[in-house]
Amino acid sequence: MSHPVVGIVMGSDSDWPMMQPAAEALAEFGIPYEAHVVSAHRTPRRMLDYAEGAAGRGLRVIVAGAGGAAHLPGMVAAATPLPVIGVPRPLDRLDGLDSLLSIVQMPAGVPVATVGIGGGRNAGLLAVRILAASDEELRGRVERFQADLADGVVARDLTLQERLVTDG
Ligand SMILES: Nc1c(C(=O)O)ncn1[C@@H]1O[C@H](COP(=O)(O)O)[C@@H](O)[C@H]1O
Repeated sequence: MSHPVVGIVMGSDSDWPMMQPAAEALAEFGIPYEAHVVSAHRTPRRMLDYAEGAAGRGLRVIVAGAGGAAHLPGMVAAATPLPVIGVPRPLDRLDGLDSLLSIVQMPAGVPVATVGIGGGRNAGLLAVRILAASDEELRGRVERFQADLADGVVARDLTLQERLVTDG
């Protein structure tokens, strides 16, 4: 695999099922990525080392997912100049509202682009769009992806119309 340009980090390996769709979205667009467990709470020095070294290692976007007291995305954003996308994980208690609020309401000056609760796939797609802003070829592929999405909606509408006729 060529040099990773997106860093996926998560507070625990138990977050991987939520973050895997981000990795899959990146893979769909052929974007090289890396994925690591890095916790602000459990491994604060490792988290700082990762965030401080990320840009120098060639990463251009970081996707950070965590649950509960989800301080990882904000702390990573505090220690890197790279754009950080936060993914709130729904845990059994509070359904992810705690994760969302821990990530989304950052103090001015330290932005985290927060996707919806459990929104790993959208986080990956947003990372693709950030890279595509300065890459015309990739932007073309994002446009084709959007056109395919739209075609899918039209096809589903056709199916619905046929069912309505059949069901009378
Ligand atoms: N929110 C954080 C941070 C952090 O923000 O630094 N580190 C771990 N965690 C979260 O704890 C949850 C439970 O973790 P375990 O499954 O390991 O007990 C995970 O969702 C993780 O992201």
